[in-house]
Amino acid sequence: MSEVCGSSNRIAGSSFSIYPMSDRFVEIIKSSLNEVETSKVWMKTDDVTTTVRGRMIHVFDVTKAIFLQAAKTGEHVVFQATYSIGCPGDSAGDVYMAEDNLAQNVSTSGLIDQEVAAKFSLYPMGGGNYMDVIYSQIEDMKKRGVEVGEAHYSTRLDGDGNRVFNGLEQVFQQTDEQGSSHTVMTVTISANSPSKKGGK
Ligand SMILES: Cc1ncc(C[n+]2csc(CCO)c2C)c(N)n1
Repeated sequence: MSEVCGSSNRIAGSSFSIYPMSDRFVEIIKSSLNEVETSKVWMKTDDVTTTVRGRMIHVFDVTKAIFLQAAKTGEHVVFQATYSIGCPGDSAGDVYMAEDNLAQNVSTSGLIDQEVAAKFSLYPMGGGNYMDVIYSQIEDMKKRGVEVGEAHYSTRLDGDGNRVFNGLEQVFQQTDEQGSSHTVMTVTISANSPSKKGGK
């Protein structure tokens, strides 16, 4: 068991949903899922969520690209995701671990200039000093060009959508590399909200 969990061949995954606050929600969800290059991840969409599984780099590349495509419509869109890495893998997903390290949607996503407001919670499991891991990741996030704010049960992030996603990917990757045997991270991101920042 620990051989599989501790190997460098660790499959990552995300279960995520996008919620466009628009009469056009079906079209926005379907077209953002279709417009993104997803051949390097295992992917399944149902009536509640979409699940992607594969190498961490591609899981973040694909989820970032789908959210930014939906946000690009200008509609108020919310993205909710649970990211996980650790046991167990499965043969259908493990096939995708042979993919290379070239993210397929970076250039398209990089062109999308989108301000976002977000919150995330990190759950490093099985690694020992979990509060130290969380606090050090929050400190590192402050160096990544994103505004970081305190909140109960989560940490608030404000800034450019690409920077927020890239920062979250680094949080997740570093937590994994620092020895957490199973890590979960929940993320909520909002774009184009008519509400004022912080609810004022
Ligand atoms: C990323 C993502 N995947 C699936 C759903 C669930 N969903 C709700 S409405 C709709 C379109 C009509 O079938 C779908 C697929 C979601 N919201 N976001």
